[in-house]
Amino acid sequence: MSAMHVVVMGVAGCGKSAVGRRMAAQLGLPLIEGDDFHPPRNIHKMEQGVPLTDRDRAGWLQALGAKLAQHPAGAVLTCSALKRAYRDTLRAAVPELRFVHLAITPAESLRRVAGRDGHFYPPSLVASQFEALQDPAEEPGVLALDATASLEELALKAVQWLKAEFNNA
Ligand SMILES: Nc1ncnc2c1ncn2[C@@H]1O[C@H](COP(=O)(O)OP(=O)(O)OP(=O)(O)O)[C@@H](O)[C@H]1O
Ligand SMILES: O=C(O)[C@H](O)[C@@H](O)[C@H](O)[C@H](O)CO
Repeated sequence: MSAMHVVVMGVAGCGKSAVGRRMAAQLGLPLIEGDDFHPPRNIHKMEQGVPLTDRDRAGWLQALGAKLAQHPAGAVLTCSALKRAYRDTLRAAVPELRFVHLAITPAESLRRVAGRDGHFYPPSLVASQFEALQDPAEEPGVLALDATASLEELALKAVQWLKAEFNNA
């Protein structure tokens, strides 16, 4: 099987972790949880209800690119990757990088984030995620899915698409 690197992206609450976990299991690839690599400063900012800036995210994105490159056989990365420049930073780290965008409305994102217990991310920051989001639809190597489908369906569609993209169907 050829190397398969994929980022599961989107705003807070879109299901990156839940879908990414299923995809990694089905593909037999390691899962890299992007949120685990935010420096403590970034987590503290978000907990305080302050949106991250490009500068806050720059080192984190570099670290995530390096993490992807540490898995030459492939990996699934969960990362918000909200802006084109952020995605390009990740693309520069590994060739043939694909993105699965879990697209969601602000209302549904807010509902999910508000209903999530024990997570550092506050509902007050959801609006800022949509302000930052640059839709990746026109970029190459991107699959957009309606994030309100079932987790099983989302993972299945993403895995089928990736296998076709990498000629492993
Ligand atoms: N397709 C879905 N159908 C129903 N519930 C979902 C779906 N996707 C995610 N959820 C639920 O919504 C909440 C947010 O999901 P999750 O934490 O995976 O999103 P995320 O914010 O993108 O990930 P993370 O913040 O951990 O990077 C969780 O409670 C999850 O179980
Ligand atoms: O770039 C960002 O603003 C962050 O990565 C957020 O998207 C959150 O960490 C995540 O989604 C938590 O739910």
